[in-house]
Amino acid sequence: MLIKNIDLVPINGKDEVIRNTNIYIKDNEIIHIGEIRDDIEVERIIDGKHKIAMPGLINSHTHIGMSLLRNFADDLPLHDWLTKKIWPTEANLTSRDVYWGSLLSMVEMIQGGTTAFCDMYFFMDEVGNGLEESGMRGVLTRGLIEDEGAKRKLDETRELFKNYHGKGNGRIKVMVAPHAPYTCSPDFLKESFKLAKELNTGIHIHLSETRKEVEDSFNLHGKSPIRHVYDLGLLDIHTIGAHCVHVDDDDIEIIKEKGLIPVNNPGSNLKLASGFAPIDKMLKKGIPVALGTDGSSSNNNLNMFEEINLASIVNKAVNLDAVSVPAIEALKMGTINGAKALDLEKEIGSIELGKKADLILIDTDKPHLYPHHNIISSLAYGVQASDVDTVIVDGKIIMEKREIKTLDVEKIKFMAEKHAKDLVNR
Ligand SMILES: CSC[C@H]1O[C@@H](n2cnc3c(O)ncnc32)[C@H](O)[C@@H]1O
Ligand SMILES: [Zn+2]
Repeated sequence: MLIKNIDLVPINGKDEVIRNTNIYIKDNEIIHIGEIRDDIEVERIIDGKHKIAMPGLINSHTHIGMSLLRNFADDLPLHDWLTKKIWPTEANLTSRDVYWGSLLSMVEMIQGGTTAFCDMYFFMDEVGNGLEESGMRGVLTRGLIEDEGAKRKLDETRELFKNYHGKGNGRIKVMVAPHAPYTCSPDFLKESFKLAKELNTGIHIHLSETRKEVEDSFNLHGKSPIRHVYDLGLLDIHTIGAHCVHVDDDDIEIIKEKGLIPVNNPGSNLKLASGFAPIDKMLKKGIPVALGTDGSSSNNNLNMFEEINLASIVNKAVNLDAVSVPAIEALKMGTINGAKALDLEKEIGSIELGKKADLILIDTDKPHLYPHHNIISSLAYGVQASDVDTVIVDGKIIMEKREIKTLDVEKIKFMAEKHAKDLVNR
């Protein structure tokens, strides 16, 4: 495939824009960027006029089955939201609910330029099936809340790993997901860690999301949630830490020392009034903070361009510093830092030779994107999810001219609506 005459934001560490270039893709790999090459045989040409190419966005923390609970429990703080509304409803979830809710989310993510995500939820084999169908890339993590069925849940993760890790031409990975230090005892956290080690994979966990969580942790363990999991040895393997909102300097030192990847979820943190993570401070210390939407019940969408915008502009206001989290840093959070979170840095997150062809084309011929002074600014502050024209994952076009090629969007909307209504009335 050749993408011809396109402006490229490669996110290759040089913070550059390459104007009017050409991208060649063979199978699932980027094989050439630059001048037209007559020696490369091309089956398919995409015209890049009025378009920007950039790496596909990476949603590093979400609960995609929760789209069935969108607009269902709003204007509540996290603790009440979870305990009074979400958990009682999730207790009635079926595998089919999660399948259709997850497909609905995949449609929304593809349409908004997200090519990969890390999901923590229930019935994760259904999310795996959806991933195979949609052509997206994803990390499946079966969320583990400790109760009398805890051992069975760990066994389910082992099964999930056996059945899905590496599937879809390597597009699917599996990690272990103890939900949070406040829902898992120290012993269970250690069991989860042991399993991740046995499977040679990573951990995905919520950490330090609210002030209450941190205060409770000090009362119970005499330390912060991050110091707590550190002392348990949990951070000795690759760990994705969702939220990390209420972190002090000691926590930040641990994050840096252990290579924990924090995932900022600005939309969800703002809506649940959890606070705002000190991402500027962490980024300046060289910590590759990634970006996520959280579930669409607390956000209420899966729009990564909105998160990129929020991560940048809210930090500026919070820090009273317009230079804080500049556009390029926010774009890195949604791309290359996400690849680091998913432990896929060698494969995705930037458009470079040898990397997998996971990229998106943005239509810049829109009134709200004129004039085209600064492409990086435009991507962070102006581009809307609806400006995404084409989505390519693993070298395959899964959306072209906004038409999704892999999924039946009308059927998915119908089935998701039906399952959502059934679920809340069950
Ligand atoms: C056990 S599967 C994952 C579990 O997490 C819940 N959840 C969704 N959003 C959040 C959040 O912001 N903090 C903590 N937990 C969250 C979800 O409803 C599932 O029960
Ligand atoms: Zn979450």
